[in-house]
Amino acid sequence: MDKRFEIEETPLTGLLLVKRCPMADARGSFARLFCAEELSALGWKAPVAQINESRTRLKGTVRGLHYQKPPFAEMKLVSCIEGAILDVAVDLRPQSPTYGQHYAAELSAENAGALMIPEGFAHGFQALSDDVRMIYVHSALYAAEAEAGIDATDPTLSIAWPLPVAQRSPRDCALPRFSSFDERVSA
Ligand SMILES: Cc1cn([C@H]2C[C@H](O)[C@@H](COP(=O)(O)OP(=O)(O)O[C@H]3O[C@H](C)C(=O)[C@H](O)[C@H]3O)O2)c(=O)[nH]c1=O
Repeated sequence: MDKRFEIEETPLTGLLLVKRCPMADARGSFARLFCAEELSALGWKAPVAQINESRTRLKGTVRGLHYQKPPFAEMKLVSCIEGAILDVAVDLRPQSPTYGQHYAAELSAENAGALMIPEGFAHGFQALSDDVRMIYVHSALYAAEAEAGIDATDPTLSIAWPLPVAQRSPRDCALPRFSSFDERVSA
């Protein structure tokens, strides 16, 4: 099988940096956004439940940090297909030796980067350019009643957002701090 992705492990077990390997020709290029065969070998264990797109107009905007509580905890493959972001995943797995730690990576259309995020992580990003487009592959359906999150600007998390935070949703501004995170709600 021709590999369609370059995989890089991160310091947070199970969290993988996945770079698309576009196949170029005179017309342009073709890249796979998801591959059940290649990614199940790396830990993607569920059928694809939902694929979402988000567009972010303004550089500096922060979305997240979000996760879904069990039984709707989900894996996500988060890809940037337009513009550039700093993507962040926070380990909320109570038994994890890296509990409370985060990993950040610049993802962009240019570097064809994505993060494969296991269950038990909160996810968010900051737009580093205007007009960012993200594609999310989810292993669980959206469940509003299971939606939860942590304040992306919580100093306890020490996330070094590269730009001044230009815009957040009212919901994200009201998210609780990590100190009030209830371990019983993560996978
Ligand atoms: C996630 C989701 C949301 N929605 C509705 C709920 C809201 O009415 C609207 C926008 O949702 P939200 O403000 O949660 O969108 P983001 O702030 O971009 O959140 C997303 O981006 C962060 C960084 C993530 O990691 C999550 O995948 C996801 O929560 O779409 C749906 O209808 N289906 C869905 O699957």
